[in-house]
Amino acid sequence: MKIAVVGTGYVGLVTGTCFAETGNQVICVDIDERKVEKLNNGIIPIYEPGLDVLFYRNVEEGRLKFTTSLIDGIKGAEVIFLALPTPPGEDGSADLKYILKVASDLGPILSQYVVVVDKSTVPVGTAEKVRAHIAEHAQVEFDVVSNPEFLREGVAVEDFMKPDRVVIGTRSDKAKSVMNKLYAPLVRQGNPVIFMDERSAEMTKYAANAFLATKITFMNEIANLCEKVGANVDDIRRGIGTDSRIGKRFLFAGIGYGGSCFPKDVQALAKTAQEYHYDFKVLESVMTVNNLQKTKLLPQIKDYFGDDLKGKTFAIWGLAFKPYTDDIREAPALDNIKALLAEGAKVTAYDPEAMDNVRNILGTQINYAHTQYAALDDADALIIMTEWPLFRTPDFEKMNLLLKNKVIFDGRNVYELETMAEMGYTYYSIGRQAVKSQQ
Ligand SMILES: NC(=O)C1=CN([C@@H]2O[C@H](COP(=O)(O)OP(=O)(O)OC[C@H]3O[C@@H](n4cnc5c(N)ncnc54)[C@H](O)[C@@H]3O)[C@@H](O)[C@H]2O)C=CC1
Ligand SMILES: O=C(O)[C@H]1O[C@H](OP(=O)(O)OP(=O)(O)OC[C@H]2O[C@@H](n3ccc(=O)[nH]c3=O)[C@H](O)[C@@H]2O)[C@H](O)[C@@H](O)[C@@H]1O
Repeated sequence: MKIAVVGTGYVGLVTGTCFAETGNQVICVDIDERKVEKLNNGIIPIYEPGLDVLFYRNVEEGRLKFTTSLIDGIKGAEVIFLALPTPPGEDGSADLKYILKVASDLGPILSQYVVVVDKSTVPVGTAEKVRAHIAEHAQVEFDVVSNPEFLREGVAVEDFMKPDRVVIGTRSDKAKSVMNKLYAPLVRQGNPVIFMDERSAEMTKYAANAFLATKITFMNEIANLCEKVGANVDDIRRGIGTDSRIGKRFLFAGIGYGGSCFPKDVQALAKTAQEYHYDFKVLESVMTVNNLQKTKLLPQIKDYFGDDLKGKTFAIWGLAFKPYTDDIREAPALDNIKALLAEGAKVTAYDPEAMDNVRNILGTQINYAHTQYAALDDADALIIMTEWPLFRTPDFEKMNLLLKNKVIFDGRNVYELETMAEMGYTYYSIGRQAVKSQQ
């Protein structure tokens, strides 16, 4: 099948590459000339494990191409994916200007029946708006389908190639059969393609992200209570996660959810509720709790060092909003760095992938270390913000020589309390009792 993907960001690039891998002829379109030039020169602009192998194979075999020209990109395409940004507008609702601009541009240049697919996360009613914008100048028949994407950064290729489910919102039989044919190679595992109307598909995406954000936030509140009552949130997680009605995943307490999607999508769903005069109380609480959770370690740091952090140096391990990505959008590490700098403290940070992105934002306000150990040199304490596997089993002997104090503040519960106590560390984590060692 011939496919065009408009918007070659995270989702567009993964969508295009994976559909090329299943034998389709794919052209990705982006207005960012530098990005397209990079892609045409074989440079992948994002860090995503496993994407490179598929990308190079499909580029080499001529199934995956890139262009800045919408009219060239969509020529002969049976399906056009819109994988465009939907950032929060000033009032928190999803800003549809990118999607609707492309929809308007598409109208006059369509030359045969095509299925236009909303891959972006868009509020209820967007498919109708996209249809109206295209229809204004279209001379041919077309369908607009809502096909939200559920991939996670860091495991995006696996999520796309072996989806738990594919949600397709359309009432057109013609579009249904095109989408069925396209997804057939990806749902061989027996996982379902779920058809519904466009509005329900749009809502399904927000419900999924908001539910997962709520699940995490619930555990973060349980963690906060555990600290007060003397319980261990990791035991609670194991204790409830084994109940198949609850499930083991997305129960890890920490310093809050971040990333380019949960924060924006929870906010956008809350905005939709407001527009429809529905008081969605749970969502409002999720947002409030998550904002507080992000800088939860600060009082613990002050508990140890006292209120005055001026001149103290903190080593930070992990900047990305989660492991296996260089993405720092809404990363809790940034909130913590800003809070520490505001207190007059100094920060030396290390992350395996995200340092360039942080450097672009914070510049020389913090120091950047070449290795996790270099970050510890002369630091007063270590703070863990992202649970990269590299940080799980470090050389504690080496750490002891570098750190001024044997004290760790862990926002991701990377270490066992017993291990920390045995090694004589003072160790603060989330939802567990602090280990306070005499040094
Ligand atoms: N990043 C993720 O993990 C996931 C994102 N989503 C959703 O997918 C959508 C896209 O997200 P990302 O890929 O992260 O965005 P992104 O910001 O990484 O990429 C969007 C791309 O669209 C391009 N673009 C903007 N206007 C354009 C135009 N007129 N013509 C052609 N290209 C244009 C930009 O240059 C950029 O390369 C959002 O709605 C997001 O919520 C859904 C699931 C996962
Ligand atoms: O709409 C999107 O863009 C995507 O958003 C999330 O994917 P992603 O943002 O890549 O990352 P997640 O793995 O979901 O993690 C999000 C945040 O929650 C945090 N988290 C996750 C799980 C957990 O148990 N605890 C926890 O604090 C992570 O540290 C991270 O900050 C969803 O998981 C995807 O299904 C969805 O497609």
